[in-house]
Amino acid sequence: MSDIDVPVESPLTSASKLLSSVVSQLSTSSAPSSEQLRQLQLVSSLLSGLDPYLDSVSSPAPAVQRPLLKATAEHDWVSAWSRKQTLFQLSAAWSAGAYEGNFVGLLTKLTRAKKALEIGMFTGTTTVCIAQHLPEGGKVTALEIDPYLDTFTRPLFSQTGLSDKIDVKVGNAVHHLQAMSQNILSDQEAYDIIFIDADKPGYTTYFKTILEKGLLKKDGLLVVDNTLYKGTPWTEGLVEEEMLSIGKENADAIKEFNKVVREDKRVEVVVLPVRDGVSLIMRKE
Ligand SMILES: C[S@@+](CC[C@H](N)C(=O)[O-])C[C@H]1O[C@@H](n2cnc3c(N)ncnc32)[C@H](O)[C@@H]1O
Repeated sequence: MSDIDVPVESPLTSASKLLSSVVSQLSTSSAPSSEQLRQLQLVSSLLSGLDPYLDSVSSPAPAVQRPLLKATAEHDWVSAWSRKQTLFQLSAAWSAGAYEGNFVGLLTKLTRAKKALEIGMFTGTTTVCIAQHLPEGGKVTALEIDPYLDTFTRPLFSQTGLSDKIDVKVGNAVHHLQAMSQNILSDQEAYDIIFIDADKPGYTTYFKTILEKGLLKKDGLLVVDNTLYKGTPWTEGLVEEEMLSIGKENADAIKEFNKVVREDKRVEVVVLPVRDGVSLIMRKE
């Protein structure tokens, strides 16, 4: 909290208060009491129930996203990886899903975006949420390093009737951003909204390239996923917890990214606790 802010009250603060109470009680007793166990169960319910509750009271997956979600969930990613068809060991969990797809779709609509860019497409479940809110003649360019995913999504995009609004560019996003910036000669040609959701160690480079090469319009919106990376930016020791399988390189990259963004005077940023953290960054100048 900064010196001019107000106290926060959220599901996480409720969980935190209960947990502090249990921790202080446990530090003076040899075994958990029924009261301590009850409070621990409440904490567990607060933490594990939030995301399913948000899903249950938010709009369901839009019709255009359903075939992509289904194909993503049903695909045998393990076999594709063992046959060396994919660049990474992909899994359905890499999709941002319905809730976040709707969130990015809504932002596309609210900003009245005509030109959108997604860095890290995976199976296109968010790409279609963006595309469906673009006006006639609007386009979302989706950058994806794995050619397997281009082949995977092509017939699905066609099934949704949104192919004309989607332009997939296969290859390393850094190279594409450099090349695409050559075609942006004025602010008019820049993107209205950009969604970054690719390799975490690349985030700072994507951010700097986007601003330095003028890829985002003035007052344009940059949406960045996973900026609270599993809680690692503010909780030491999570990376060492084997059961959590958290990569140190990703955790360090996100911590550094958040610092870089906060210190950059060209932007305004609000980091939201949406799923694994979503930063909304607006270009001011
Ligand atoms: C978390 S997934 C993206 C999920 C997707 N945006 C969604 O909303 O469902 C990350 C994707 O970034 C891609 N990726 C990783 N490194 C990349 C790079 N250097 N350039 C472009 N894409 C990359 C991966 O292949 C993967 O498909």
